[in-house]
Amino acid sequence: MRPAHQGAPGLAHGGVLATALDETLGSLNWLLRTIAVTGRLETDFRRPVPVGSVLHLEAEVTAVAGRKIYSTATGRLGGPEGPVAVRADALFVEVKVDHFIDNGRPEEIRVAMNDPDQIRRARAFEVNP
Ligand SMILES: CCCCCCCC/C=C\CCCCCCCC(=O)SCCNC(=O)CCNC(=O)[C@H](O)C(C)(C)COP(=O)(O)OP(=O)(O)OC[C@H]1O[C@@H](n2cnc3c(N)ncnc32)[C@H](O)[C@@H]1OP(=O)(O)O
Repeated sequence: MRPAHQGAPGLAHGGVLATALDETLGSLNWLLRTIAVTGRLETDFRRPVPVGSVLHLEAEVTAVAGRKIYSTATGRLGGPEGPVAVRADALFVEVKVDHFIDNGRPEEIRVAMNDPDQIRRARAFEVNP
């Protein structure tokens, strides 16, 4: 946790912690080779997280039902054996690439389409789902 992540003096902001949990959970969808967006994110803040501390994040998929992916994440202070500071339960919903094309701003969509890495990633889903 860096000074830029501060909310209350010397402590990480809850929204930043929720973002870290969301990002960790979201990366599970890459492993599933599924394009999905966060539908629901329920966060428990169990201990304050000091600026300057290391938050060790871990996440796992707990169930998949049709387009719905249920997952859970835990953030521990200091390392993998540290006390639990934050945790979250999430529901991600699988979407088509069109979700971003239809809803995103045209400028950023154009930039993404001109980024060879982005196209390779999107095509990988289409070719090898
Ligand atoms: C060449 C191409 C170049 C283009 C580049 C693109 C490449 C992209 C590649 C990779 C991108 C990776 C992306 C990372 C994303 C990062 C993570 C975020 O920040 S996500 C942002 C925050 N989240 C949102 O903005 C979601 C906003 N919400 C929605 O869009 C919709 O509500 C959505 C898609 C979540 C669901 O809408 P529906 O119309 O598709 O489907 P319905 O029928 O409503 O829901 C499906 C099932 O899920 C349940 N559900 C949905 N939301 C729920 C909720 N909040 N709680 C409980 N259940 C929920 C429903 O009850 C339904 O369940 P039942 O099938 O009936 O059993």
